[in-house]
Amino acid sequence: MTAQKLDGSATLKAIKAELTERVAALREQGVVPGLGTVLVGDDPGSHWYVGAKHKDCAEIGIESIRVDLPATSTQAEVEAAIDELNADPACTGFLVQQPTGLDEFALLSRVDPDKDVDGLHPVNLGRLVLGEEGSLPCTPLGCIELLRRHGIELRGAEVVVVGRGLTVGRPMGLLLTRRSENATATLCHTGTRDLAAHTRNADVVIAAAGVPGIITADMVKPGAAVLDVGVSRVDGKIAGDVAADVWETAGWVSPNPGGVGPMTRAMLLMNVVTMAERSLAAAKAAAKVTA
Ligand SMILES: Nc1nc2c(c(=O)[nH]1)N[C@@H](CN(C=O)c1ccc(C(=O)N[C@@H](CCC(=O)O)C(=O)O)cc1)CN2
Repeated sequence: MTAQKLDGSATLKAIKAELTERVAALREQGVVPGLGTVLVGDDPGSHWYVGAKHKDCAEIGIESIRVDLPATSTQAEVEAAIDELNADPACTGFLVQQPTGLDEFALLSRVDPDKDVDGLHPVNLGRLVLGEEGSLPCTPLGCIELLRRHGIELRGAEVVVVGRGLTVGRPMGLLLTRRSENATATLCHTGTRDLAAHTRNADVVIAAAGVPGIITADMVKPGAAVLDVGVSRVDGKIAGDVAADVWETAGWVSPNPGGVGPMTRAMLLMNVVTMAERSLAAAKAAAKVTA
């Protein structure tokens, strides 16, 4: 048996078509969504990701504001760029591409939470813990959307997340256990005594450890869905966390590339549009009160 593909590239395309209509509706009401990015340094991967994000935006009618800073930039210089985007009305949402090599917590905390399209500002992570409305982290959200759009039920499912990083693992557990998802989430990490005992019991495995091939066929329940989030580079090529033999045991696997990466971009676009819609609704409500 060969697993079916959880196709992130095709899903990104479908989401872009849906968002194109929502952006057009916003523009008709005088709101032009604009995505800002702050990129520090010369890392080729980061340049590719930021380039792809702006290309996606152009395809669906979102404006771009790209701020590229040299690798020699100081914390204060990057913070000044963030302050400018916070104050720029043409920028409805922005992100600081990681890694920067600087104090990322300080940079993230400086972004206006209502412009935080990455959903990583402490206020937005706090809103997620409290179950309040806010922007949500793109990669975990993309994993859930990828499963949903392929008809994989999360309600009541045993989901094992491998990795406890701040951008994927930790928020993933919080998203999965919201009432709207109602999954049972187990967060495994380097301190987990018997990783295979957990993954073998899972209906869904989300591998975000950043260790090439850490999930092998013998660790997966036949028919399970396996999402490969890890991105490592081996001999210049992307190497995910999921070994090739998993395709023979699992029911569904997300390829890497072509799986969760494009979904991260899709959810970024979704966040930009949703946040612009929310601020339009808030402006309309405020106008009604003062009328
Ligand atoms: N501020 C942020 N920085 C980083 C994030 C993030 O969500 N916010 N995540 C990653 C990088 N990332 C988004 O920025 C990202 C990763 C992968 C892809 C993608 O589409 N990948 C392609 C393959 C690309 C290639 O060939 O190199 C795929 O998987 O098919 C998009 C965005 C770290 N930084």
